[in-house]
Amino acid sequence: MSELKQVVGAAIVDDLANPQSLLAARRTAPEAYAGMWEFPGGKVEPGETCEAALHRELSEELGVEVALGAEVTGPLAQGWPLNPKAAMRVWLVEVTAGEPLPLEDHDELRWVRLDSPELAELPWIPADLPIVTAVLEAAEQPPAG
Ligand SMILES: Nc1nc2c([nH]c(=O)n2[C@H]2C[C@H](O)[C@@H](COP(=O)(O)OP(=O)(O)OP(=O)(O)O)O2)c(=O)[nH]1
Repeated sequence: MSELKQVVGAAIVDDLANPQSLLAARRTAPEAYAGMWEFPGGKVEPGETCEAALHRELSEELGVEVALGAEVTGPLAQGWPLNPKAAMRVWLVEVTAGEPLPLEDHDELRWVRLDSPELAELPWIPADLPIVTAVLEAAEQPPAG
């Protein structure tokens, strides 16, 4: 049994305490995913924790510092299945410093209201669709504590 490649992704919301909008990002590569919308993030490097990888990826890709909120847990210990080789853990995230910019891997970032039909209508990477649904459910729950 081989382990799945671990990917991490951020459901960046405007306010962890009262989320109204989600930041969707449009990928530029590879060709199979170009033009599709996703959760910013990427692969965890050897020796790195998932949380550290998420901070690193968001700094590299968007130029922001963030605070992690609750994890949007998926059906696997490794999170949400993406394809036969990879799974993604996803956290609700809030920007604490900087303004998100499409510095790497994306050509557009868009704040989309959680109650807008536009959210489900974006051409998400198909594997992300159940995650979008779970993010909507998680955003309706008051944060613990
Ligand atoms: N970041 C991200 N990747 C996703 C999502 N959905 C999905 O299927 N994937 C896939 C695409 C890629 O095969 C893989 C993540 O790879 P990546 O290209 O973002 O990782 P990375 O930034 O570390 O890039 P690299 O080291 O390969 O250059 O997961 C998503 O919502 N966000």
